[in-house]
Formats: sequence, C-alpha cells, structure tokens
Amino acid sequence: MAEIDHCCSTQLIDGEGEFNVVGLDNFIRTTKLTNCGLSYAVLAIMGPQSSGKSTLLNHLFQTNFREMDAFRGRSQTTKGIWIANCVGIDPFTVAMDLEGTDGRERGEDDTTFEKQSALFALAIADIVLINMWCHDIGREQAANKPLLKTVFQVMMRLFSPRKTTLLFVVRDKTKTPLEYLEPILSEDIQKIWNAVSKPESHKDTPLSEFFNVEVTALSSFEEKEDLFKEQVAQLRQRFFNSISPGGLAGDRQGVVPAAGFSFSAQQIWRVIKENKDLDLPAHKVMVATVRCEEIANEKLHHLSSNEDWLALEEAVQCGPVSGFGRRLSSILETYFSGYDIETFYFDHGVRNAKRKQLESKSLDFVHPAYLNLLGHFRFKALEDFKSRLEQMLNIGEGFAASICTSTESCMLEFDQGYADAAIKQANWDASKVKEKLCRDINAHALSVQDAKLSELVVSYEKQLGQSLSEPVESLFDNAGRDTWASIRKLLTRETGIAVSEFSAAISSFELDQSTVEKMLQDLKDYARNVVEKKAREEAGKVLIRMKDRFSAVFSHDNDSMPRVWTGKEDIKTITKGARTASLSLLSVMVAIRLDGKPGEIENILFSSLMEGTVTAVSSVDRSITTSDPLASSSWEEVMVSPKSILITPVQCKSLWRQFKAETEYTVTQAISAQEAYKQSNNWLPPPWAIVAMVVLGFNEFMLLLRNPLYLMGLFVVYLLSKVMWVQMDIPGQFQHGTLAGQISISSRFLPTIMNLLRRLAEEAQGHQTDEPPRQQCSLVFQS
Ligand SMILES: Nc1nc2c(ncn2[C@@H]2O[C@H](COP(=O)(O)OP(=O)(O)OP(=O)(O)O)[C@@H](O)[C@H]2O)c(=O)[nH]1
Repeated sequence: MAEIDHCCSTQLIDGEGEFNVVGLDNFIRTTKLTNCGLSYAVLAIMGPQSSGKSTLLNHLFQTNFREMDAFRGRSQTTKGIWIANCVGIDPFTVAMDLEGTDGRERGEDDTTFEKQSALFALAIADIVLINMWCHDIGREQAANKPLLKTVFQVMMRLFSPRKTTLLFVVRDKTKTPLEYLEPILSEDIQKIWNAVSKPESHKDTPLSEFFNVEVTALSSFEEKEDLFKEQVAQLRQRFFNSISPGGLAGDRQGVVPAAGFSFSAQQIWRVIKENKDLDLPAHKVMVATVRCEEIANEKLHHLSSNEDWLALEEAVQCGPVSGFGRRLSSILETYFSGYDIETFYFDHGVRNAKRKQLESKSLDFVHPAYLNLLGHFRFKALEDFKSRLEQMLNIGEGFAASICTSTESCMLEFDQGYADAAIKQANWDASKVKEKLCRDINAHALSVQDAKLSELVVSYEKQLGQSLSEPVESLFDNAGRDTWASIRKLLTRETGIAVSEFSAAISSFELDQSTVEKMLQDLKDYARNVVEKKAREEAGKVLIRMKDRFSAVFSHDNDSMPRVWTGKEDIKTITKGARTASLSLLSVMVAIRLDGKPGEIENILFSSLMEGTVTAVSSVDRSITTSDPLASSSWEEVMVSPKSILITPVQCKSLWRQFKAETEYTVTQAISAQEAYKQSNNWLPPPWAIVAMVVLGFNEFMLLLRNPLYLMGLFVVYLLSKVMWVQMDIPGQFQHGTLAGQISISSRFLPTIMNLLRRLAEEAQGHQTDEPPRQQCSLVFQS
C-alpha cells in the first residue's frame, strides 16, 4: 500500500486534450501507486466553472489544486484535468479535478472537451462528485443541468458500465434542510435522465442501474468557513475505506490494477479522443494483456542482465557447474514470483497466459546453457568411460565385464549431473543427450573391441603363419606320396591349437555365437590360405625343384654318396629313377589337396609323361591330343576343383618337356664320363700294335730266349716295374684323367725310386740276418 504524507499533483490532460504521459508516470512513481494493486480508488469532481471544486478537494484531501484567488473575481482557473493523491486517506485515493463546465447546452456533439473529459471521468473514477449550487436545485435553468445531461449521455457510450457513485455536493447550502432538498434534486436528476436520448437496449433502464446517487450539502466556504471546514471533515470520513463493500466506491467491477492505471488512462483517453465507444470489460482485458506483457518483458529483460545468471552462464561455458539447477531455479523464481506479484490484480486468464509466455521465453533463454552443461556432462562421462575401460583392461579384467562396469558408472555419473542441473520450473528432457552418450559409448566400446580383436586375430594369424609356413616348405622340400597327408595333419593340428587358444582369448568379449563362429572360421580359412599360398609359391619353383631332385637322385647312389661314372652303372635305369622322383615331386605340386580326396593325378602324370606320350604327341599326330589326358587346362577328370589347381595339365606337359630338355645334358655328361673312364682304364695297346710288335720284335724275343742272362735281367726289370706299379698306384692315379695321372706319376716317380733304393741300401747294410735274400724278396712282394 502506498503511503505518502504529502500531496503530489500533476496535469493529466492539458486544455488541448494532450495526455501527459511523463507527468502521470512521475506521479505514479512518486506516490508508489503501482504497489496498491486493486486497493485504490479514483474520484473525480465535475461542476460549473469557479464553483469551488478545487477549494473543496484541497480541504477534503489536503491536495494542492490551484484555486482561484477570491479577490480577483470569478474566472476559469482549472484547465484540462489535474490529478493529485488524497493525503491521509486509506485506501490510496486519486483525485481528479476537471475543467469546469460553462453551463451551455452542447447538443449531440461528443467531440467537445467537456463531454470527452466527462466520459473520461466516468470511465476511470469510482466516485464522481457533482459540485452544484444549492440555489440551482429545482431551477429550470440550473447551471449543472447541461453537465448532468452530458454525464448521462456519455454513460450510454460505455459498454457494460460499472456502477458509479454520483455524489452531489450541494454548495452554499441554505437553511432549508437537506431532507427537503434531496427529493427535489432527485426529481431534477430523474427528469434529466428521462430526457436523455438512450439507445434501444437502455430505453427503460433505470438510473439506479448505472449510478449510485448520494447527496451531501456544505455551507459556504466564503461565508461560513468554520462550518464549511467542519462539514468537510465529516464528509472526508466517508472516503475512508471507500472501496470496502458498502463504501462510496463499492462497485469494483471495472477496476484496473494500479500497475495498469497509467496505460489504462492513456488508452481510455485515446479511444475517447478517437470518438470511439469504450468497452470497459474489453478495455480491462486489453490493459491486462498489455501490462502483463510489459511486465513479463521487463522481467525477461532483467533476467537476461542478472549478474548471477551471467556468472552462471559464463561458468557453464567453461565446464560442468555444480548446483546449476538450484542456482538457476532460484534466479528464475525471483522473476516469476516478481511477475506474479506485479500482475496479481490483472485479469486472471490474461495474467496466466502471459505468465506461461514469460516462463516459456525465460526457459528458452536459459535452455542453451542447460544444453551446454549437459554437453559437458556427456563429454566428461564419455572420457571417464574411456579411461575407466582402459584401466580395467590394463589390469586384465574381462572385456565385456569392463564395458558393463564402465558404462554403468559413467551413466550414473551422467544421471547425477543431470539431476543436479534440473530446475523445478521445467521438466527438461535429457533423453536425447543420454541417447547420444549411449551411442558414443557403444561406438567407443565397439572400436576398442574391434582393435583388441584385431590385435588378437593378427597375433594368432602370425602364430599360425610361423607354425605353418616353414614346416610346409620343408614338407615340399621332401615332397612325396605322403606330403599332402602330412600337410593336412600339420594344418589340422596347428589350426586346432590356434582355434582353441583364440576361443579362450575372445571368450571375455562375450560375443554372440554367430560372430564367434565366423571369427573362428576366418582363422581356419587364414591357416588354410597360408598353406595354399605356400603351395602356390612352391609351385612356381617346381621346375627348379624337379631339376634339383633329378640331379640329387642321378648324381648320388643309394647311400647318398656322389656317384662316379665308372662304366658299370646303368645310366638308363638311374635316369629313369631320377625322372620318376622328379615326376613324383611334380605330381605333388600339381594341386592343393587339403580336402584329403585321393588323387589320380600321379597315375595320369606317370602314364602320360613317363611312358613318353608327350614326346610322341608332339612329334607324331596332332589328332592324338584329343585322347591325351594332359591336353586340358583343368583337372576335372580327377575331381580337382579349379581353385585348387596349382599347375594345369598343359603346364605339366610343358614343364616336363622343359625339365627333360634341361636334364638331358646331365645324362649326356654322365654317359661321356662313363666312356672316358672306360677309355682311360684300357691301357693295352691296340691289337694291330701287338701284331706289329710280335712280327717286328721276333728276333729280339728269340735272342732273349737263347741267352738266360738276358732273361734274368728281364725278370729283374719286371719285378722293379711291378713294385713301382704297386707303390705308385698307377691305376688309381689315372682314375682322375690321363693328364692328371701323368702329372701325378711324373711328380712322384723320382721320390719313389729314391725311397726304394734307400730302403734297399739300408736293408743290405744295416740288418744282417740268416736269410737276407728271402726277406728282400718278401719285401718287394709285400710292396
Ligand atoms: N460562494 C462560495 N464561494 C466559494 C466557495 N468555495 C470557494 N469559493 C470561491 O469560489 C472561487 C473559485 O474557487 P475555485 O475553487 O477555484 O473554483 P473552481 O470550481 O475550482 O474553478 P475552476 O477550476 O476555474 O472551474 C474562489 O474565489 C473561492 O473563494 C463556496 O463554498 N461558496
């Protein structure tokens, strides 16, 4: 309630009809009228010019309206409409002093200031004081007659008018008691009311429907001032509690809340000036709408510049803020409750609607900060999830269990943050942010899972590669009939080990059965691929291997000793054996046989290649190729799938041809070596030389036979030669070739002779025995 112990006044509307908005706002601010809500009253005084209206108001309410100086004669003092607060009256009462009427008839023209101000007073005031001279009562030419007519006419222009109290203040009352005057006055009023032209709807409406008529009389201020003051003091009492039921301003239907007073007055005056009809209920709603909106906007504006809010918003930009919901709720509550207080007296529906708008706008305004905060919570929860998961995995926790625990704890953390950020004014939904967090967590978990599984897969593939690659290569080195069976066995064993270890390793991931099966199958396929890849690699080197195999078998005997071609060996058989071994190697390399199906390939290859069909085909008749099992690019006949083929039949033929061509030289070499050996070991001269020697040496031979001494000498030479032959191992020296034998013998000849002579000399000189000749002889034969 406004409490002000002095009068404050201002001109509300000037003589030209201009509304003094600034003045009124100042008046409202100074008198704190806004705080009154609905607890205020407005009264207006109308009456002829210089009828003592200002004087009466000033005495009644201690206002300071301008009064005419009594010594300067009667002339118009008040121009337009003035307002002032009534000092010491409870409730707060606004008094309006209207420009005095000049007592002339105005006809039906509503645009005169007199009518406009009368209409304004009736629309705004709860109590209208009609100031009139006592001597005008019952007079036909009364000064207030046009005024009343105006009042009644304009009242018709107010839709759904409120019931206004018309307080007739009879001035300069005579000795005639008021009880006698009042019926005459009522009669005068009724006559005027009847004479006023009314709209059809109000044709029979009685005056009492619109007005609450009261009459009071005052003694002359000029002549009986003391009495006047005394009566004024009594009259003043009637204005206390005027808004209570039964009070002077008892009808409160059309009252506008004090917060809307300024706007309401401005709007009413604007409508009056535009000469439009005033719909007071609609006006009331309009005032409520505008004022509630203004107040709501003001609250929103204050919210946007609130220091606490700005600090909170800034803090949210940087990171999570604890107690966000509590702090924001308190800030919002300040403005929402402020709005409620200021708009309390306005139309309920309008007020609520505007409150909802204020809430909605305010929440929209602060919502980005809330989302920002949730973003921080989401980010933090995700980061915590990542670090917690890493920690758990580092200490060896199971993957699925780690994911579950980390997810639970970070979601709990998010929920706590979310609960902390919630405000009581709104039920903000964080489900989308939460869903996003879940998606992020799942995506991260999935990526970590993929990385971990990839690591495992790579390590097991590496392990499989190591355990298969070299052993398979080694098996191909010694390729034979059981090679593929051994490879299959190796593959099965190593795959089994890897699969069981891998299954155990991925069990903590708790993957679904189909994924696990697929991964295991991939690992098995990988192992198989390693073998297949190795087989293809080896197949590319098959010709070299075949040649190696050939030369290994061809050049070594059964004891793996290098073969010496002495002429006794059966080169044909050895060649066949070597080729068989090579063909056997080729048959191993022809196709991948991991499925364990028995293959007929070896038989086909042997029958086709070893029996010389290939050579025959190439040289005899091209038409034979149609029956050649190797004249094909696939091994369909022996049920080998195309993807298992390493070397096609045609390639086999070509390889075999190449192989034979390239190994033929080795065979030729062996045959040559054998021939050379034979030749080098045949030391007897040719038969023709023997015959020539016999014919030509017949005389010398006969000479030797005739002389025994020659024969003896010949025998000694023979013995010496034999000793030399044995001692020097002449056949052995010639085994490495003729030239090498000659060089070796020539280098050893002299030392051997010397050695022999030295030993003979030693025997003859140093060791005298009983039977020296026999011993010498045995030495020679021993040598
Ligand atoms: N006879 C008589 N004169 C009065 C009375 N009260 C005031 N006056 C005189 O009437 C003259 C006009 O007084 P105001 O109070 O200025 O009258 P007003 O009606 O406000 O005048 P306007 O605002 O110009 O219309 C002054 O000289 C007063 O002394 C009264 O009760 N009786």
